[in-house]
Amino acid sequence: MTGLPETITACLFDLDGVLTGTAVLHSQAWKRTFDEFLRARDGDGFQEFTDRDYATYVDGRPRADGVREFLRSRGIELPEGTPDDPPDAPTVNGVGNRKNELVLKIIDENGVNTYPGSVRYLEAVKAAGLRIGVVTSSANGAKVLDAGDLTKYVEARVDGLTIREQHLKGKPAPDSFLAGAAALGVEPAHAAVFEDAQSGVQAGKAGNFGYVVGVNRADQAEALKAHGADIVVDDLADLLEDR
Ligand SMILES: O=P(O)(O)OC[C@H]1O[C@@H](O)[C@H](O)[C@@H](O)[C@@H]1O
Repeated sequence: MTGLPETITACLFDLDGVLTGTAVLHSQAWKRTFDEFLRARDGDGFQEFTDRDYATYVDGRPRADGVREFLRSRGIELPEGTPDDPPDAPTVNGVGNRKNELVLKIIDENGVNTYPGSVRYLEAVKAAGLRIGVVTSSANGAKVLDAGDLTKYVEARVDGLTIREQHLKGKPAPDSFLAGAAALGVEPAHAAVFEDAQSGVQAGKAGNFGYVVGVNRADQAEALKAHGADIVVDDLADLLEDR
């Protein structure tokens, strides 16, 4: 019915790019932020932030981790700062908060769209009596769930704020998914992870979850498999028998 092994009793969904179309919005806001940062630093001949940079260093990771990992890949180190740094602070957190201003503006102006196949899948999972959790690195998780009218499905949420407060390691470490399974009271072996990011499927694999579903939104099916997905689908509805 849900296309999952019979041993699975809970589903842990990533949010941006799995349930909602907000992954695109994040990647565009990161590109604008990093390109402006690099132009200010290196002048007009700067080396642009690419889709590959996003997939490798930023996608799926908590905000500050994404900034740190990408800048490190370019040999740049900034002071860490703190999460409440202003957006113009020359720190890892400042750069991240600059990007967050853009994201919040776009969400406020345009709202959040959900994938119809994902909503159908949530309904099917609920009807099948499986537990539902959302595990996202985004500190905007609650806002995005509300804007997409998805909060009603979610029994447990681990988001970027939880990760910060509980000092969890971000994806690709398995900690946030393990916290999601614990919040639902299920063993990782009985939970399925749904992820569109390479770092996310890697986290599912590292946590020995019962099933890791890669969701291919950015033409990276092979990379999702290589990072630990048991199966890769283009849309969650592909898992339903009556699609
Ligand atoms: O900056 P936020 O909203 O806390 O989100 C952190 C990360 O959350 C993830 O869900 C996205 O895949 C990343 O692109 C994003 O950077």
